[in-house]
Amino acid sequence: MADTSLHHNQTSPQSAAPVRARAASLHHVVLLAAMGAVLLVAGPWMFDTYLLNILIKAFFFAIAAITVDILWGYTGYLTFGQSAFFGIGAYAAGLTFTHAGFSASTALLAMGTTLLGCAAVAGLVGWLSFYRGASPFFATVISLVLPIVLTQLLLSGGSFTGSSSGLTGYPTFDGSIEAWYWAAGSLLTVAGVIGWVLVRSDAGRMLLAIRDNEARCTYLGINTSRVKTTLLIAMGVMAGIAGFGYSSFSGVVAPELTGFALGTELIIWVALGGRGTLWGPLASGVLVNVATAYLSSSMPFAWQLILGAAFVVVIVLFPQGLIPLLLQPFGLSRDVARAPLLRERAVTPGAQASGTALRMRGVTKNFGALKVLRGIDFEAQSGELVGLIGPNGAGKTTLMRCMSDGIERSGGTVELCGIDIRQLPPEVCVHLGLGRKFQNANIFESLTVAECLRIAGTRLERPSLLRQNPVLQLPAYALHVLHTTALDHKLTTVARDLSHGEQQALELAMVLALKPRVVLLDEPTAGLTKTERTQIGELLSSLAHQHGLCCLLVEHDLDLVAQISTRIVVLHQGTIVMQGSFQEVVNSPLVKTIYSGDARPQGEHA
Ligand SMILES: Nc1ncnc2c1ncn2[C@@H]1O[C@H](COP(=O)(O)OP(=O)(O)OP(=O)(O)O)[C@@H](O)[C@H]1O
Repeated sequence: MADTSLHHNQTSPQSAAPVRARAASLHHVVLLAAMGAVLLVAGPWMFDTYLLNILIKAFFFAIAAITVDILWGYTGYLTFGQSAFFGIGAYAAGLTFTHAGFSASTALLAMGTTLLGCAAVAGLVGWLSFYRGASPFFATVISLVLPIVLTQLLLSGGSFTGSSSGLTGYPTFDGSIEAWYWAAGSLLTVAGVIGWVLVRSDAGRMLLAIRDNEARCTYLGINTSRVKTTLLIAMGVMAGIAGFGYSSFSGVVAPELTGFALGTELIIWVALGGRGTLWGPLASGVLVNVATAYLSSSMPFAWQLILGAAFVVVIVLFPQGLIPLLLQPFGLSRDVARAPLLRERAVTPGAQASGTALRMRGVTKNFGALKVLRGIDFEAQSGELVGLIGPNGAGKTTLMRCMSDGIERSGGTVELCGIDIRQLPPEVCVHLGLGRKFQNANIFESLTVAECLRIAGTRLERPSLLRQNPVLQLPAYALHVLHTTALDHKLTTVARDLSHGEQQALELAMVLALKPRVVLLDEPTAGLTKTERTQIGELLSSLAHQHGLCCLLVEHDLDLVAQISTRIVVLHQGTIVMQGSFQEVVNSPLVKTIYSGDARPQGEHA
């Protein structure tokens, strides 16, 4: 189908305010960047040598704070381990220059060791932390263990690592304090710009999606473990380069640079500055380090106490951080979204295949001694809309889980579009043609409608690391959902601000953006008004009958099921007790008995 422009709401009168806000926000960003550039260029003439010395070190620490913000603030991975990567970079320089002397080749060797060492350790930590089923808590514990282990290794390194005293006085780059200031400031600027471009890009929005709702990401076909591991490697390398710079400048390395105390301080700076803002942690990293340098000698214990108390106060009272709070009046704390141009995504020939879309043979599911599914045999064809009904606790949701995640079932086989899903995870099942809509609206609350839909299209279009695509392509039926529910006029609305019905419609559009062949819908009309239920019913009907999708609908609204289903399947106590047309099912004495609560599954009758 041709790419037809269907809608462009940037020209509508309602879009004038966001355009003005965007212009004002851009104006303030340019002003702030100009001030930063002046400080960076003119710093050596404005500050004395002591302050320059402190600022150079603070710039390197601020780079590490940026990496923590991208991992924690944007992706939701609370890590105490970024100090370890900072330390690897610092010790790569310190050890190489101490034992091999300083030259262009040893500097290259030290930098190569930093890059490879950080990438390898981050890859290992990612593999350990983000395997399938690992909890966020487990990942945080691993991040805590990493700096502890690394510090112990350094302490047991004897004269090679300098043990608890570290290494001092090694030869290093011969630069003036001004040159170091500009070099460190430029590195911080580069790190900030890379981070800024990344988090504003379409790929950066995926990090927020993982933070908001990782389960939904996997059901959109996104391998979140791979994304997080790749990100950890990139951020580990960035922190390592900062550590390399720090030890090359200071001529000192000590185990404290790898320790979890520094890892915790990085978290404090990010929280104080405003996590998920990038420039907040950057500014906080610099300011806290400067303040520490001046105040820690006059009040060594009180200063740490003040920092700790400030952290607690900010977490409790101002979770968005102090710097966004200070800059709120200038409109710098919010990112004004731009509405993309909606286009229809062409359907590739053969995508609407016919035949058996879903096949289950002898599927069982046990929770300990509880047998929830007892040998389910079931088939559904493309173009069919099957209503799955049964009393509460019959096993309907469990059956859907077994269809969409290979490790859910206890026995039997499931085939999606002719392919056995074996033990495959949901993100791979999605690539086989599965789309699943959950009972409660399962969306990304902090993203806009357009961003949610963009993330949903990741399977078909790799998101850019550099920019926001001004065009959003969706299959015709997903666009139909947006038009019918008027969500196409709310593309820049944040998902959490939508009504319950709009959130349900958004999730349906996200599932359809995958171009699925089998759509599982768990009570899609729960909590909707009569009009919304009718709208969704018509949409589902057209999905199956016009677009040839295989839809399996779990629904308690029997009127709706009667109107749109081509076949009804009745599940009771984990067994399919009947299937047929709606009339056959409602007239069945067995079904009447089941719904009156007086039936036992087949095989249990005397
Ligand atoms: N994780 C679990 N651990 C133990 N038992 C479970 C678990 N999940 C579901 N069950 C049990 O499995 C049975 C079937 O649950 P399921 O949610 O699949 O039923 P359902 O037909 O979807 O019910 P409803 O219509 O109320 O949503 C119930 O008895 C439930 O208590």
